[in-house]
Amino acid sequence: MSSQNLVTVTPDKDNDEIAIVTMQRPPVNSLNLELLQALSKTLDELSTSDFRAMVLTSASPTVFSAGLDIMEMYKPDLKRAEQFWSTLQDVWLKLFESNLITAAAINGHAPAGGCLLAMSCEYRAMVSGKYSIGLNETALGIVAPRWFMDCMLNTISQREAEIALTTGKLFSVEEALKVGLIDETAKDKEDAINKCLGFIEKFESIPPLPRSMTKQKFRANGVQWLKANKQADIDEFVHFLKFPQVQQSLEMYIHMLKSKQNKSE
Ligand SMILES: CCCCC/C=C\C/C=C\CC/C=C/CC(=O)SCCNC(=O)CCNC(=O)[C@H](O)C(C)(C)COP(=O)(O)OP(=O)(O)OC[C@H]1O[C@@H](n2cnc3c(N)ncnc32)[C@H](O)[C@@H]1OP(=O)(O)O
Repeated sequence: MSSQNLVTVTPDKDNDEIAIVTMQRPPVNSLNLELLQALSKTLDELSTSDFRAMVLTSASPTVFSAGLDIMEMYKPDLKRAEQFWSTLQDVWLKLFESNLITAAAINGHAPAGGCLLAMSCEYRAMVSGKYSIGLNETALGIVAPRWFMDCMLNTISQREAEIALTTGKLFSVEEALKVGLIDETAKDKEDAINKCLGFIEKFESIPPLPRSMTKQKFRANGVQWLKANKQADIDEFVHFLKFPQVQQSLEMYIHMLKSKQNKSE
């Protein structure tokens, strides 16, 4: 699939000021460099368009996004790994600070980087079912970057975030609702999108500029560190990838993901 098709933007059928932004990188929307570049370009285009709001969702029937593509980290080309991490940083900053009203219709699993994308939006509706959402990095033997943590702190309480991050917790839909990681549950993707549209409607009579400036002021603390430390953060990521133990863990994790599939066949 060409990178142009990895993300589609369609106006909502009843309101052409609202963009439905759909990630479609089968099977699980894992965030590789090309999907991140497509998201980054989309966010740039939306920022200068007539759209005033966006709903982020996925074309997969069961996965919102499986997070970062493990293959970008396993035996990486280091130049590409730098570009990968830098693009992830850009996507996060553009989405987290977007002038648009942003909502996520989470129509399936959203671990790690998938959870980051959802948390970067202002509102989350998640389809009920046996899905999970959370920053599970410690359970994988890695540490979530500081800005992933800051993003979670913008969503749930410091105490809930500390426990979730240290335990690498993947929340069920009900648990996520209880702690405020999601705002509402939905019966299916259409219902999740409708709930996002309901959230967006709240701003009908609010002038866009003071709205987005207020949002950005609220979010300024979270982005400050990354803006001041972008290159150091990239260097740390690339340095981490060079450790033989990290590569060994990745190999085992990839093996586990593949054998999980074989078992269910
Ligand atoms: C793990 C150690 C990482 C070490 C990193 C090193 C340095 C990094 C330093 C800092 C970075 C920290 C930030 C990390 C954030 C992240 O996002 S890491 C990624 C975390 N994501 C996950 O752990 C999710 C893994 N996937 C799943 O749990 C399940 O796939 C799912 C999302 C719940 C869906 O399940 P389902 O049953 O529907 O699908 P399958 O599991 O059968 O998967 C289908 C297919 O897709 C492949 N795949 C799944 N997830 C990923 C992924 N994240 N990257 C790449 N590929 C993925 C899976 O292997 C199957 O492939 P196939 O067998 O070839 O069909």
